Amino acid sequence: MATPLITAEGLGVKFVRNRRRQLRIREMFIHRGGRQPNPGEFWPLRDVNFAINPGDAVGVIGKNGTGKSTLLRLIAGVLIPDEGKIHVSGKVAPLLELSAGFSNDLTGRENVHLVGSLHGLSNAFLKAHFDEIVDFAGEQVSKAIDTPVRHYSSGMKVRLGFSVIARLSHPILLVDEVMAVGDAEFRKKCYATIEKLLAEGRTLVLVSHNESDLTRFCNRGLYFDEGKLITDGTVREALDAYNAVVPT
Ligand SMILES: Nc1ncnc2c1ncn2[C@@H]1O[C@H](COP(=O)(O)OP(=O)(O)OP(=O)(O)O)[C@@H](O)[C@H]1O
Repeated sequence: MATPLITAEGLGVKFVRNRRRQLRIREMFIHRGGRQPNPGEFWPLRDVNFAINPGDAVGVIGKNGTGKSTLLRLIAGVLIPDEGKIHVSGKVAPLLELSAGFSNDLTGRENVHLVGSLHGLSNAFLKAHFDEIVDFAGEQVSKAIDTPVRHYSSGMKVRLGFSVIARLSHPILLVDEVMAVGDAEFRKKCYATIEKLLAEGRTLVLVSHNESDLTRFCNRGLYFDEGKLITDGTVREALDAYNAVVPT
């Protein structure tokens, strides 16, 4: 049996709603005796257990706000669990929140170098592949490559971000709704890239609300509801469990 690349054991993370709310003076006196549980606390994910093997393509399915993106952030290591463990053996290429990764005051060209080097791509690699990266992002981005990305549309930033991150040779690919952001032409390029990366044996974890994307790429499905893993099976089984409660 293969050694899993990603394992979650009793995984849980806790968030606080209304974190910025100040305690009123009266409440400060009431809470003086010790830390009371914060009434805004909630668990977007709790007691989650699964194992993902090399080469698996896993669709993460569920209603809005059921912890899917939170799970990807835990796998990417940008969130630390409050309970249990997430073990990831291998580097992760995060195709998540792509437009957020840029520095708005820098040009597209400068951001390609910044984001690329933050993810471990060498200067020599970025120089050698710069034209391909920009071509992939499309004509609009090509024309604006020496303009600060502050002036880019969110779609342009996502295209350029995808273009850089898709160059990483990391074995684990996390994809969160990237395909929903772009136009039809960009979606086609995304599909072709993800298919190529899967054919190379990468492991994919894909968050999507699009059934045809899920069945196209994934052999497995994890269906979450209210932060709990309800179904861990084939992508069809997970979609059926989801559709049974949310009619299409
Ligand atoms: N940093 C945060 N602080 C507090 N609450 C948060 C934070 N990030 C997410 N949440 C909340 O945690 C819950 C799970 O969010 P998450 O983004 O993981 O859901 P999701 O399943 O990906 O939703 P969607 O399908 O809408 O993308 C939601 O209620 C969300 O409002």
